[in-house]
Amino acid sequence: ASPCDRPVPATAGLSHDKWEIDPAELMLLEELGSGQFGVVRRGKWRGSIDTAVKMMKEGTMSEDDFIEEAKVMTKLQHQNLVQLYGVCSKHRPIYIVTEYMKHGSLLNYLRRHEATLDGNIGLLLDMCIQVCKGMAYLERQNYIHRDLAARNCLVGSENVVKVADFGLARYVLDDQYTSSGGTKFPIKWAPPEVLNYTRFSSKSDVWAYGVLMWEVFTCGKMPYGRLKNTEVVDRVQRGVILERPKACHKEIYEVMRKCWCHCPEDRPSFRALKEQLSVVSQGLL
Ligand SMILES: CNC(=O)Nc1cc(-c2cccc(-n3cnc4cc(C(C)(C)C)ccc4c3=O)c2C)cn(C)c1=O
Repeated sequence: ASPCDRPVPATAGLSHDKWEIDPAELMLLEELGSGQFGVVRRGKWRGSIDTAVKMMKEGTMSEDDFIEEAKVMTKLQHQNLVQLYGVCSKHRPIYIVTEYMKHGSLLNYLRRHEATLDGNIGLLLDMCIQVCKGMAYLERQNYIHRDLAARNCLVGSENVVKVADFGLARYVLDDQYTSSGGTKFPIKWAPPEVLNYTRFSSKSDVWAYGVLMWEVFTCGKMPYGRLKNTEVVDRVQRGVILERPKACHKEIYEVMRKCWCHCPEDRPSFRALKEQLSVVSQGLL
């Protein structure tokens, strides 16, 4: 669809940068939680548009670099990406204003609804396909997520699933998160080339997507259970992969396994994954 029919807020009154939002037009409501950058609250923009507002805690983000990147990010528009509406960057802390998703993170949704979701292969597969569509769009835009996982996807009404916080990992200042030896580095979602050389690509996003599929089909279990990061690194280097979840058909597990090929070039693209998963989905009907 053309950009003009997207709900991206028009240019703020004062500045002429369409990614700049006037804070006077934001009404901050309840706290939704806190993430890598601090507190996030629900907000109303111009009295009617539901938003989530990240209030960037000082020292958590390289702000100037991010504000520059925000111009690019507001242009990334897809029905399976959480839309960045804009930023309030004329004051501190800066605000990052995005679309609001009423059911919160996919990981919590899977855990809370395990009873109704478990065994509903069609619905679990549909959630995976929605994430794949959002990621295939980012792949086409040569945009790497760098921290794809169920915790970084969000659920809206009618089981809509969208990918959130794509590309933001580049602006985190906490080196416990950014360095692969850090306690917060997402080791369990990282392929060998990221563990060894922090070499991110759309194919490292594909590896993470395979782990996300495993999270979905286990209704939110922790990959590799309670194994320590060092033990997971050892297994991944040796080619040991996650076992097939009981609720997962062999043909769906085959797709996951392809995402975990040791060599990035042997992994399918998100475009190919989308084709393969829709064939499997039709086979289920
Ligand atoms: C009930 N509905 C809701 O709660 N909806 C929503 C909750 C959040 C929310 C709330 C608190 C914290 C975070 N959060 C979590 N992880 C993050 C991870 C990163 C990286 C860089 C580590 C990837 C960056 C920011 C965050 C972040 O802001 C989010 C996304 C965001 N949105 C858009 C909602 O619709």
